[in-house]
Amino acid sequence: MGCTAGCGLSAAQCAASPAGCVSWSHCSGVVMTLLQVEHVSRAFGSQTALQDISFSVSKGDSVGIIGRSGAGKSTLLRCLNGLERPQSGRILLEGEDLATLPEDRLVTLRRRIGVVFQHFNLLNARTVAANVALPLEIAGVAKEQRTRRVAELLELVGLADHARKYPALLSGGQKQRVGIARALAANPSLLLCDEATSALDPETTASILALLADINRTLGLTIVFITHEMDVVRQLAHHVLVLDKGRIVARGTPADILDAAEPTSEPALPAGFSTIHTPNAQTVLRLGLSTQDLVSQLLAQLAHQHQTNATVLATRLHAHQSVPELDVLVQIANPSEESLTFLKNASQSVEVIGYVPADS
Ligand SMILES: Nc1ncnc2c1ncn2[C@@H]1O[C@H](COP(=O)(O)OP(=O)(O)OP(=O)(O)O)[C@@H](O)[C@H]1O
Repeated sequence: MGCTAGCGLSAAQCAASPAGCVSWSHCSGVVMTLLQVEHVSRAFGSQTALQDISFSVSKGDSVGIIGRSGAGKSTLLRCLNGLERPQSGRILLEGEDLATLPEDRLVTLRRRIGVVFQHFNLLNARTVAANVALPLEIAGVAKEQRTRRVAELLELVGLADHARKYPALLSGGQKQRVGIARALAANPSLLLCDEATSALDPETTASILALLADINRTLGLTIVFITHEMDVVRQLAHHVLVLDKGRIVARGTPADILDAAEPTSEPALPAGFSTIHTPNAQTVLRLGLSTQDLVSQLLAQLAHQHQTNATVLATRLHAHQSVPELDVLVQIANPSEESLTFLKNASQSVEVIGYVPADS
């Protein structure tokens, strides 16, 4: 019998696997959590970057973090890497809290985290092999062992013949392969990828994603990545978190998050709809929201704080600027300036699209 969570192993193998079941839910009670993020918040002055972020990542998982610009993705990744300390909350990597660990122990813990950067961050004065060897030199690994490990890693990323070249002679894709080999050098338990394919053309992107997926599958290495490209999520993620204004607003599998956001037909407009305002007509607004969960919350606040009742006419999910967004058409009688300002602050977008007779 196969693992009911779909991790690809039989139930017995899954139960015996040292990495545990790699599915979000588990079939055998042996899911091993690698990373546990609990109620993390971070602000810069009055600017909130992360607010009450909680999630966990199982060993062997691949988690994509998406969200529009300014949503908090980079801040979250920096917190996961121990470069940024949250003001509250815990970030447990294999049980040790990155948020509160003293600096000297943090440096050691960070060796368990490999990072792949958007712009590769290679040292141009070092050869490919010397770039990959750098984390091992810093960790004090003996030369002979370093040489062996670098050869192994270059083989893994398909650059065995390029060891003595300098970065300037490499293509973008090859540079990123060096970046990946370097990130893997110290045998990390977690690989963080910061827009790893954003600087690459589509063909090279596909080959780098295939390499990362292979590393995730064959080495069982846990990957957390941020991206603004939905294709990257589809190809690499087992699970997705959607951030908006520093909060997690949706989470699930790529199918849960993205397929629901495929364009469908425009929501049907109500009977009697017109773009011309007539006496006693009610206003039809299109609200852009990041998730369905916000609809009832928002309309309850509108009624409570502004004594304004809104009727939902239609909703439609679509992918807007690479992030799933929900269009909600609502009908409101005489919205006040204050209620419109409230909706503008609480939504991604607000647009008056027309009017309907009061009795429709
Ligand atoms: N060092 C900082 N000082 C002040 N504000 C910051 C700092 N870092 C991030 N912020 C603010 O925190 C919020 C989240 O920023 P962050 O860079 O994490 O978002 P992001 O989702 O990664 O955006 P992008 O996709 O554009 O990189 C933004 O409003 C940003 O202006």
